[in-house]
Amino acid sequence: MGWGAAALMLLLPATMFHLLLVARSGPARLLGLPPYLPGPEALWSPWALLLWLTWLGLQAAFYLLPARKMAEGQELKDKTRLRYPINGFQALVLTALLVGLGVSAGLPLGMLTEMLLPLAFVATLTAFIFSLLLYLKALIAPASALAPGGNSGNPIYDFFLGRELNPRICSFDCKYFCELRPGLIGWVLINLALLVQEAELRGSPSLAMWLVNGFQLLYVGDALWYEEAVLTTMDITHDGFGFMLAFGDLAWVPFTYSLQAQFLLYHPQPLELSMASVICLINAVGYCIFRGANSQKNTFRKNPSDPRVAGLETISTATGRQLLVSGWWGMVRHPNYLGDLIMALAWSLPCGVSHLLPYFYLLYFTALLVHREARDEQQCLQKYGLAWREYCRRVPYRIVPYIY
Ligand SMILES: NC(=O)C1=CN([C@@H]2O[C@H](COP(=O)(O)OP(=O)(O)OC[C@H]3O[C@@H](n4cnc5c(N)ncnc54)[C@H](OP(=O)(O)O)[C@@H]3O)[C@@H](O)[C@H]2O)C=CC1
Ligand SMILES: CC(C)=CCC[C@@H](C)[C@H]1CC=C2C3=C(CC[C@@]21C)[C@@]1(C)CC[C@H](O)C(C)(C)[C@@H]1CC3
Repeated sequence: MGWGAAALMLLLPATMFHLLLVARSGPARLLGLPPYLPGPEALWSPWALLLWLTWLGLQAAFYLLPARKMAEGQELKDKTRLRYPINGFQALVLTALLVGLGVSAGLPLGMLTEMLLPLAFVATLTAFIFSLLLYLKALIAPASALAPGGNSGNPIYDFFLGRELNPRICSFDCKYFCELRPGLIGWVLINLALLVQEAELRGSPSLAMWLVNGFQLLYVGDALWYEEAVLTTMDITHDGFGFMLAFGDLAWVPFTYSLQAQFLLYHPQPLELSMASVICLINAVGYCIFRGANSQKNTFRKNPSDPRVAGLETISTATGRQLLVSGWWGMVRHPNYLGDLIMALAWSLPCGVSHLLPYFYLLYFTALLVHREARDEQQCLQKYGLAWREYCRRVPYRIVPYIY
């Protein structure tokens, strides 16, 4: 158990650095060796540290600004509910305004692309230090504040999965903040810097770069617009906050999810308008399924008699909650994952089919969602018992109709 966690703690950062190095190399081989191993001078930069800490501070300040709404989380073990500010979209807009002001005042945004390696390094370092502090904090937390997993007694495993469910400093919720702000907004900022750098190098950004930037901005904008929905995901309601999520949120998301744009900067790809239109259509289909499914479930969970969902067929469960068996949730058991995967395909297609590297996200994401689906299935079976079995009988496919 501890060995597996230790191996992942080495493997995940190593994979991220591998991807960053390979994306800028000529052959860009996902499975090949990196072109060189970076020395300390390529990884460490005090400027990168300063920039990273400023970024975290700025996002934390935006988080603390008055919110348009305070939302309540799920009921906790001690029957209380935490309150969360809903101002993530506001943070995105304020960041965009600040960056826009900076660029018009001559800020060389494209230079950020030269700092990706040292930035990824300080983000990883921060994730390690942060997880260590979280682990220590959990030692004095009451038992009711601990997550169901991550408390095995094996320190490495617990450090990796995270012991405390909702670590907070006063009202500042560390996990909720990290899940949506610095990493997701950082991802679109890195994409934008890559677009600006491409324009500086080649006169204008390529169509492929526009598409990747547009699609991923839509995804991040959507996540922040529907921020409240993250409160019902298993990351918030079930998983502890440890190295896996801290590294995932702070380093993995911004530096590997921007891989397609990184690839395009160093490997420009021609893209015809007709092909671009097909790719936009694929993204639109994926987005409609993803958003339609997530909104349908959220509306239903909030108010089952809402006219938008009241006509849907349901199964009653012993808990008093119901399960949808028609609409999106009658097509497969995880229609939102299907939509997300279709979008992931649309993000890679602008990079052409000559390299496997830009498809890394699609491959990794498929593995993540298949594993996540199995975990969710297990939890739902525990929660709903026979009613869940009935749902599986009526909706036999998990993610892809007639295939899986
Ligand atoms: N880009 C990325 O890296 C990642 C993106 N995601 C995305 O995040 C989103 C949220 O995913 P996730 O939190 O995993 O899971 P879901 O949003 O799919 O939530 C699963 C929960 O939904 C409820 N549910 C399941 N079936 C039904 C039904 N038929 N009727 C009503 N409720 C049902 C159950 O909870 P209950 O009954 O308690 O309400 C179940 O535990 C997804 O769109 C996913 O694609 C996720 C991970 C990574
Ligand atoms: C390999 C590794 C380090 C894995 C850690 C997993 C995390 C990267 C992901 C776990 C769940 C996530 C979610 C999103 C981003 C990736 C992580 C943190 C998410 C914020 C992306 C945007 C979506 O709209 C979302 C808000 C539904 C989603 C929530 C889950």
